[in-house]
Amino acid sequence: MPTTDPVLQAIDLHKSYGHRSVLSGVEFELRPGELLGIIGENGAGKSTLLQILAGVLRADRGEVVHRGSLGYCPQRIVVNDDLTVGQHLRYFQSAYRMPDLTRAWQLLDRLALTPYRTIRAGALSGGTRQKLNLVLALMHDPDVVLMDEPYQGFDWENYLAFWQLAGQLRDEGRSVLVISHIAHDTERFDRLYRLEAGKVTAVRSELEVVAS
Ligand SMILES: Nc1ncnc2c1ncn2[C@@H]1O[C@H](COP(=O)(O)OP(=O)(O)OP(=O)(O)O)[C@@H](O)[C@H]1O
Repeated sequence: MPTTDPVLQAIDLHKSYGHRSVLSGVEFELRPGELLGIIGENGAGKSTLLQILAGVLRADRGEVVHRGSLGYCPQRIVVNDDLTVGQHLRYFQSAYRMPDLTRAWQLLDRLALTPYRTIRAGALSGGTRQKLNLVLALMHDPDVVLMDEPYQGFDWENYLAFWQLAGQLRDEGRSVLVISHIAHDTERFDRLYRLEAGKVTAVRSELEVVAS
């Protein structure tokens, strides 16, 4: 029987940079097979929160509990300018210990990246680099996907392709968390939280977001 236990839980997370408190008791859960959004103003602490959830930054206090594999698409693109798109895939194939690149090639195709296979990352446009960033986060088919403003720099067609992909991941049972400062994406999520004044609160309806 499928479990409804959360795949990821943030428990009383606190984080300060020097005297600046950014997170002060963040609590929420990500459930199996849901597309969850966390929105917040610039500087609200969204990237800080996601880095803590992904395990690349340590919280001052609190705990993150998760099960299954994680995929993390950071806001700051992590590609190496000297490697081609194809070389990135092979490098990450080895890091993820994947037997083949079938899924990675499919993702590349899905995001119209296939023609860039042999191009060095340093020669790609910002939006195209971001697409590569996304493929690298998703190519090992993680159970839990954490994405930080994943469509920045995308044109409209790719923006729609992103949401189609996110919806498909959810429909296949993956749990997807997207953080964004854009409130007009809100209807695309199953549930929505707002990060404000160091805490996360549930947004009950679209109207509440639009009205604020
Ligand atoms: N390494 C750091 N050292 C000091 N201050 C930091 C550091 N990283 C982030 N901050 C500060 O913490 C606050 C939250 O930053 P964060 O990047 O988490 O916000 P955000 O909600 O992701 O913002 P944006 O929407 O602009 O990406 C900001 O005031 C930022 O300047």
